[in-house]
Amino acid sequence: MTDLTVTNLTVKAGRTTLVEGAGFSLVPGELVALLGPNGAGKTSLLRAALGLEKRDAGTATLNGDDCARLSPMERARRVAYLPQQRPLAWPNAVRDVVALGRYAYGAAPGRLSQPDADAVDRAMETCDLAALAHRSADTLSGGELARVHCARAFAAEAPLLVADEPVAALDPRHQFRIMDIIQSYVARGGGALVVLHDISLAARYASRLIWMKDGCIVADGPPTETLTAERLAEIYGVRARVHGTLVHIEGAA
Ligand SMILES: Nc1ncnc2c1ncn2[C@@H]1O[C@H](COP(=O)(O)OP(=O)(O)OP(=O)(O)O)[C@@H](O)[C@H]1O
Repeated sequence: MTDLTVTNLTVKAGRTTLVEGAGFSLVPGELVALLGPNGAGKTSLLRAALGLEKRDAGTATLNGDDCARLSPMERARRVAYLPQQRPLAWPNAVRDVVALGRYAYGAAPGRLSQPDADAVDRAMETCDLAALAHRSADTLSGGELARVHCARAFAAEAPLLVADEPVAALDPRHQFRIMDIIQSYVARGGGALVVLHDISLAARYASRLIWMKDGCIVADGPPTETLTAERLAEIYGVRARVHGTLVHIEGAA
């Protein structure tokens, strides 16, 4: 079983500490939301955890292997990463864009092996893209493009998914749609770590919430244990009412 395990991770940029002493794990079968205000260090934590940026202390392993030492292809076979900064769109057919996700297996659009083609088809089906297969990706709406990005990540058929704000700028229906797709990936045995800014959405879908503030993880546990009005005040500086996993934010504290 693939696991991403991070211990005591510290990331600095010059003299500024972006992440300090962070630890968490991700295993298949769980959908974990990473929460925290803008600038809390979520992206820095994820990138260093995956070995995409240097760390200044701590360890980060995938299946026991140091993430920083994995080749890009080896890493891509173990974890699919959907970055926050995504290309706006490519002027290529949707299916070819999804096929980019087979990079982990050395594939390129236009020369897909049968297993590659099958994996692309499965990812397209999961993300409901069959009708758009031949459309140029730069003609899609934001919601459609978000599904293409997801399908590209899923095409690698990696056991873990790390997605940095996959529902940013989507309307509520499309947010649910993307989260449903991620949830079905988890139900099929994947493990997902997803950065979200919508606390209600996180509480609705995630089995665990990791809360971050000022570069530190301040709580990690199920919504029923970690989602409280006090925590929302501490982390986001807002007044809120919490009933189970329902959240009503009343305003700034
Ligand atoms: N290379 C860098 N040099 C200096 N500061 C940096 C660098 N990279 C990130 N930062 C700063 O570190 C802090 C954390 O950034 P990061 O992108 O990790 O936060 P985030 O929690 O993902 O934020 P958001 O929710 O807005 O995406 C921010 O204040 C950012 O400006």
